[in-house]
Amino acid sequence: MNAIEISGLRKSFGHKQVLNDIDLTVPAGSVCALLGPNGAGKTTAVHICSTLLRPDAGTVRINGYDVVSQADSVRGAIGLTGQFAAVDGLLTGRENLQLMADLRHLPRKAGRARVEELLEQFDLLDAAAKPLSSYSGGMRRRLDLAMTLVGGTPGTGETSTAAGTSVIFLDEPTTGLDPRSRATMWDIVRRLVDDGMTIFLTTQYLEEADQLADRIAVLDGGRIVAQGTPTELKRLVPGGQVRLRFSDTDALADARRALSGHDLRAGSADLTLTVASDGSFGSVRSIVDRLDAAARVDDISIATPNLDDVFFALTDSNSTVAQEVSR
Ligand SMILES: Nc1ncnc2c1ncn2[C@@H]1O[C@H](COP(=O)(O)OP(=O)(O)OP(=O)(O)O)[C@@H](O)[C@H]1O
Repeated sequence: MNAIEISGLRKSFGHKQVLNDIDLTVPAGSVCALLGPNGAGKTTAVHICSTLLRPDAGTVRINGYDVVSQADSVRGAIGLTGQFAAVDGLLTGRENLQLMADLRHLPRKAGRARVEELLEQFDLLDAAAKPLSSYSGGMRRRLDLAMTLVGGTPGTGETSTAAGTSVIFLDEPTTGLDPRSRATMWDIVRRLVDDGMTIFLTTQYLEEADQLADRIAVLDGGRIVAQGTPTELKRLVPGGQVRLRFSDTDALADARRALSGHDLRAGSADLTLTVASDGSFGSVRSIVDRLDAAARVDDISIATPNLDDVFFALTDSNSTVAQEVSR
């Protein structure tokens, strides 16, 4: 079953068309990352999916519910981070969560149990009695995500029943966080997926999409310009390289001669050379064989395209990959 089904979605602000005929499906229990440059329309898409904005055309269904005609059912099924930015800084983390449990009309005892469970799940027990104003950015982000889940039924697995939150929208969940806080957030996201949640996240960190997402959709100029698994997207971009480093210019010149006929480029540092290669064993061996007798190599490394390469290739209108994909 699909948790999110977006079909023919369009949205303009004034004369500016922000989303232009978007189709996207996200299977239940998976993680989809929406990537795009600044202003691509990621937040707009998230706001439409979470009923905060109305689409101009097209349909969006969450767990089968239409975001326009069945908005209340959609709201009951989703969590959206970022919406509790105005939580009370004088209250403690525990009190903020308790406030949310009261707002959601959880019975007193069940509410308390849920709050403690979330504090533990989100690594906030030590800070639970401290005022929110003393929290770091990472702790605030975790509390924010915990607050979206207060309404769910306690106990792992049950949070993903139709009665509770089962689809979570994370709009740039780790922007501005240090690497350790980011890794903690990634662990939390993985645990939520293990519990059966569907995650739709926007991010400007390609590594985050690579780490977390089952599928990635790249949004550019109002359209989805490519989508697939991280591996499928990386295959769109040629550009594997064997990088060679030499101890002196003679060795470098010898290597250039030995590898004539290969696609060679000067490396980023002096005395380095990159050779185009698909990274396969055969390709690397042919390079090594040619160098073996001809030149002394100090260091060799193999680099395959990463998501950064894909992203830049797809969102640069001059790139041949972008032109081929949009055809
Ligand atoms: N309420 C609004 N009124 C007018 N224009 C808007 C409104 N909301 C967004 N926009 C415009 O729509 C475009 C897409 O904005 P959006 O915030 O969805 O992009 P984004 O991909 O999330 O960008 P970022 O990565 O910078 O957060 C931008 O050009 C923005 O200025």
